[in-house]
Amino acid sequence: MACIKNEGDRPKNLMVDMMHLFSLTTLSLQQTCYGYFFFSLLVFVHPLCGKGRGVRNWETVAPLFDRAKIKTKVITTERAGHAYDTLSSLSDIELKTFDGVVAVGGDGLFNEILNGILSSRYKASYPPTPEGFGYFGSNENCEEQIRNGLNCSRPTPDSVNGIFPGNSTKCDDHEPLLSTSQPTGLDIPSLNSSKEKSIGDQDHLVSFPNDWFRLGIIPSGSTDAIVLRARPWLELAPNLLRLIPKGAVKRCTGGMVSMDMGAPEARSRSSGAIELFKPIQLMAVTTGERDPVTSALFIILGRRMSLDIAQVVRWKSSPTDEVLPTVRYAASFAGYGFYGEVIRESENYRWMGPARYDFSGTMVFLKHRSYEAKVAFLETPDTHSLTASAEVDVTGEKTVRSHQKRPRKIICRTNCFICKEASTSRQNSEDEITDSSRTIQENQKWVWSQGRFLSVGAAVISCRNERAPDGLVADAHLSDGFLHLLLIRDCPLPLYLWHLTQFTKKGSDPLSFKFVEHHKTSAFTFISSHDESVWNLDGEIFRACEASVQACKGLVNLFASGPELTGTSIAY
Ligand SMILES: Nc1ncnc2c1ncn2[C@@H]1O[C@H](COP(=O)(O)OP(=O)(O)OP(=O)(O)O)[C@@H](O)[C@H]1O
Repeated sequence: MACIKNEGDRPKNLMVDMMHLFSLTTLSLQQTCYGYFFFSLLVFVHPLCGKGRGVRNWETVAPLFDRAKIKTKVITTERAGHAYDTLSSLSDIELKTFDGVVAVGGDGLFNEILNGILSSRYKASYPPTPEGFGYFGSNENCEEQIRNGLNCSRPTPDSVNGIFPGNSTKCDDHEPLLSTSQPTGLDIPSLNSSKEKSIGDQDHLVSFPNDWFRLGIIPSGSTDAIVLRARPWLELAPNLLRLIPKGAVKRCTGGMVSMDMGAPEARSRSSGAIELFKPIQLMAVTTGERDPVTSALFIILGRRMSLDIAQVVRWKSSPTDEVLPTVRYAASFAGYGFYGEVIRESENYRWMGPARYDFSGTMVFLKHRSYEAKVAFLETPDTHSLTASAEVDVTGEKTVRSHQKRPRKIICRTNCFICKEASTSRQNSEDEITDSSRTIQENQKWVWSQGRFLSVGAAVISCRNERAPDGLVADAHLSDGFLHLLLIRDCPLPLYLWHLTQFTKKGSDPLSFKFVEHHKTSAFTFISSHDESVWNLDGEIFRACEASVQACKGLVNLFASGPELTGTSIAY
């Protein structure tokens, strides 16, 4: 017990404290019974994250790992891209000496680790694309070539690495995952990667998904190091709302909002209540806590839960570029428009520190830019559109117009039966799943949506946190194999603000606005002719004007057990 210091950082939460107590007892037992058993972890510590919190947090939790006799190989990152380089260049034999990789940092470091591990090891096909999309034909060719033994459609290490400027034909200066040829800093004397090649044994290959390898986070990012980077300016929201003419916003029935220059409620509703969205800290969603000690205990206890990952394939960076498929993975969120602009803008103000997000967020919000784009998403009978209304028919394939009553929301939590069902179906049809991404099943169809969007976002998980208590999508599940596509159509700025502020209120329904489309889908394709199209993948910049995204069901395992939520798991 004495090894848990830093009491001040721990949440004042009885359940968590009890868990600590229980876990320490288990630790002692583990020591007594399995003193000679070694669990081995590769740990990356980001020394600069959260104003140095990474190092402090690791110093706090390291004694727990020692006490549990868990072997740790610790690498303190020296630059952006260090963790990615290390993991992508690690041989599978070397990777197999570890039971998992732990990030002591923010979402940025975790995303780097995720990409470093999956880049050359996940061998699935690219996401499916709709008929009429430029690369549809090439998919067909690839199917043909797969049958002939030429596996052209699958991302190869080269094509995957193409996303990283060091390996790409085109340098993308602002993308943070800089692959360099600098030494990785990993020294595992007992292993020799050249041996692996000569052995050539399939048993040594690490592929995903698998049952044993796990990723962990000891959350240490800056308080603002959250995926959407959209939060702090909304603290200014009360002031912004005051700019709106008195009574400009009137609430209509059904949660819809319309402009009415006579209603007095706008100001009274806004006062003090609008402190929006500091969405997504992965840990907050997967364990319910952002406490380093709690996270360390989840790791030590060997908790495991699987997590869907979004595979994002960029076909083109800008409309004039050549097609060069490049792949990235995101664990929580991929967003375009507002979301991408905020992090791009914030790069210009790095010298401000975390305050840059306040500043750039405000600037981007006030610019109120919208983007012409086309989005096609896969709709199945199980993933009917959850949108309140979407009026624009574009291609004639199908108009989204779903006024049906929104279904009950079933919230994901520990031992979630929806995720369990998905996991069982995955295990039953592992082979099928591998290639199902390319095969459009009979009951699936592509639905197009086109127009001017303020943002296009895909939430893999709920993205819940202390400021957005229900997250972006309250009923998103951690491993059900679906993405939640959010299309925010151009609308007057006050309405957009009103929509955003709904995220701060538990039990509100921010997705019920007329200008919001919400689709649960397994894959979508995005096309924009905008020259400087920027995505935000887990808080990292990714340039893409044409991209396809798919949910990879349960692709990785986390040291976590799902959110321990209080209250009902069904929301209405
Ligand atoms: N030693 C390092 N020096 C500089 N950058 C690093 C280093 N190690 C990792 N990085 C990069 O820093 C970025 C941010 O990391 P992370 O999200 O973990 O921390 P953070 O404090 O939350 O950062 P931010 O507030 O900038 O988001 C990541 O893209 C990561 O690749």
